[in-house]
Amino acid sequence: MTNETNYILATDHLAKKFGKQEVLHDVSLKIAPGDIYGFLGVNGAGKSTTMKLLLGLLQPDAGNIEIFGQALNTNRNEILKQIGALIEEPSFYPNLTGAENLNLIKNLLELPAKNVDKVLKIVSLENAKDKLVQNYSLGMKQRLAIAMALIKFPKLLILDEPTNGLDPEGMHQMRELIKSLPTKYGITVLISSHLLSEMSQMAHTVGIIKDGNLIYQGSMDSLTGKQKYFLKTDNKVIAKQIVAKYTGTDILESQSHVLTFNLGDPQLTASIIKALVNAGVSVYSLYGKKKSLEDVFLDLTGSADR
Ligand SMILES: Nc1ncnc2c1ncn2[C@@H]1O[C@H](COP(=O)(O)OP(=O)(O)OP(=O)(O)O)[C@@H](O)[C@H]1O
Repeated sequence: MTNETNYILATDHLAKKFGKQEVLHDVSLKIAPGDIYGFLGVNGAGKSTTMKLLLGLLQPDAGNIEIFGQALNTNRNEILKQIGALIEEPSFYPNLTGAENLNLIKNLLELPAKNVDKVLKIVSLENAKDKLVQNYSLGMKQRLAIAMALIKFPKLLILDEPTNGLDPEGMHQMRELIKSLPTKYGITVLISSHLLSEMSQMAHTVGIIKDGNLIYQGSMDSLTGKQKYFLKTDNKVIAKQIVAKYTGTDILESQSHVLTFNLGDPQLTASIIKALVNAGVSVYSLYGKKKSLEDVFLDLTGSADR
């Protein structure tokens, strides 16, 4: 595999079976340095399995993995030294404080003492560092888990559903923390989630996995770029013909008197209204709404999976 564009992580047609069950069929991720890459899919789509392959915790049946420009199967130890990860439930010593838990890892990895205070600050736990972890809220525990993954200041951070189970405030704090990592510390982030709206507030690039296949990979902006429009008229048949002229086949549905369609260029709405009026059609309303990721997922997969 050649890594022509200097991706920090690139996989090439990864496949993985568990017994007879083919869990991953064809997953080629491309992650650029400094990105927040959102890995989206419903429960069971294959996100955790992919992440375990990236960390060498599982072996692929087919395909290659290249991280930091090196093949994972031949440079595993060297690569893993520069990756921080939170994949399964984090494990802490509940009867120790946050700082004590971090100190244990710092000693194990032979890191400088100052790293503990630095990561406590990044995850906003400086004021709770001397509290026993058993008294931490779920959000604080998740942030401590991120601090553990960050303590070696890795080049790449891999997080499997870190917002799972958090309340809105906890989610907000986690989101702000993750958003700060590439810009402030030069850390690239790969984060998985089944929450599409959550991801749209954080990720610059998105990979969407469904039944073990990557069905979309690209910028978040181009994924949500087209607006969804709703047009209400007194003549749906003519309206549909006119709208089709401007949208091609991008008419999503037509229910009672309302047509729903995608339009890339908002300026075209003026032309559509003019054409409708010229054809004697009464326009009751035409308005656009930026597509949510849920809409996008529906467009891509034809199902309302989230
Ligand atoms: N060790 C294993 N042995 C057998 N089957 C497994 C194993 N790990 C995962 N699977 C199966 O592989 C499929 C994909 O699981 P995976 O955990 O990768 O999905 P996911 O997208 O991360 O979903 P979730 O968010 O629920 O973890 C599921 O059908 C799961 O039951």
